[in-house]
Amino acid sequence: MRVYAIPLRTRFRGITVREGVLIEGPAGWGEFCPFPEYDDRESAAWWATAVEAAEVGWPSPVRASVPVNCIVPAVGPERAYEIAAASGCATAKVKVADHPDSAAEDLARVEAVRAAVPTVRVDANAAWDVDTAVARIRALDRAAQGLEYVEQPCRTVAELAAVRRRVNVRIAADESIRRAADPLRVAVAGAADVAVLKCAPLGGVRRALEVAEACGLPCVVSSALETSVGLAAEVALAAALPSLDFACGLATLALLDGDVTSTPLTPVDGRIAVPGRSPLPDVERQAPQARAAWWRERVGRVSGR
Ligand SMILES: O=C(O)CCC(=O)c1ccccc1C(=O)O
Ligand SMILES: [Mg+2]
Repeated sequence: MRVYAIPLRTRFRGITVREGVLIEGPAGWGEFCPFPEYDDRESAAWWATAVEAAEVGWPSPVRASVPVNCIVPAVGPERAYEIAAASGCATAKVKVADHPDSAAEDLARVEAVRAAVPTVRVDANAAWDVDTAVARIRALDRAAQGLEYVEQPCRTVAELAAVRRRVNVRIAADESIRRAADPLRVAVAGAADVAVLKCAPLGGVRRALEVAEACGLPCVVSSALETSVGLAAEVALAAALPSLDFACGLATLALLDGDVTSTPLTPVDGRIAVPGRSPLPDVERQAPQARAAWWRERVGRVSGR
């Protein structure tokens, strides 16, 4: 078991250093990296994902590469334009609602990104109430000359459904799936047009494929900010989905200052090639001793080892 620590290039969702654990088994390497605030119960699904990668591997792919969106953090418009223009991706996902007074900054960021790429989606990470969401989405839709979708505008399934009835922009559910006791409630409630799936919090590629089938919505696979080892599982999920109508949120290595492997899963011309198995962690990114001890204890509790 190895514990890694990699700084982020740009602060993302309050995180400045990404940490996690790599484990090896007969099928290859797996990654366990629940965010620090997740409790042991929620972290158990992340452990199952790492064990699946190490012990059994993944179902066969039905495609050889996966289209991805570039990710634009809460940066100024000039930097946002540069990130999108340099990415090689036709779709950009722009983080919005980073703080309560972000409305004007969000519009400027989205407008700048739209000048660089034809397709723009935004992610509000559950920041808005229903009325705020409706107003902001309408304005952002104009700034983007048509938003592809808005990801998790509000916190609850009922709020998502209310927003969805009032705007002409697709709603994508992320936190409502990956942090929910019942990931299928969004579809039943008519709360979303698109399901964002991450195999790490759902408990593996097979479990995520079951959620995809049961929810009956078009799916987008998105990363949980893993290294290339964990990202390989997310790519395997995107590669195994029967249909893939949207670009996936898997271009997140760009947010990390390095990787654990010399063969990273970086996109070329807006696509990530599907690897046969997870890449070998041949680059040393060892976490400081105290952090490594914290992770070993966490693995002990969550895995029952
Ligand atoms: O979807 C993407 O393009 C990037 C992944 C991403 O935004 C993300 C990464 C880690 C944790 C949460 C999220 C999120 O979608 O909110
Ligand atoms: Mg999201």
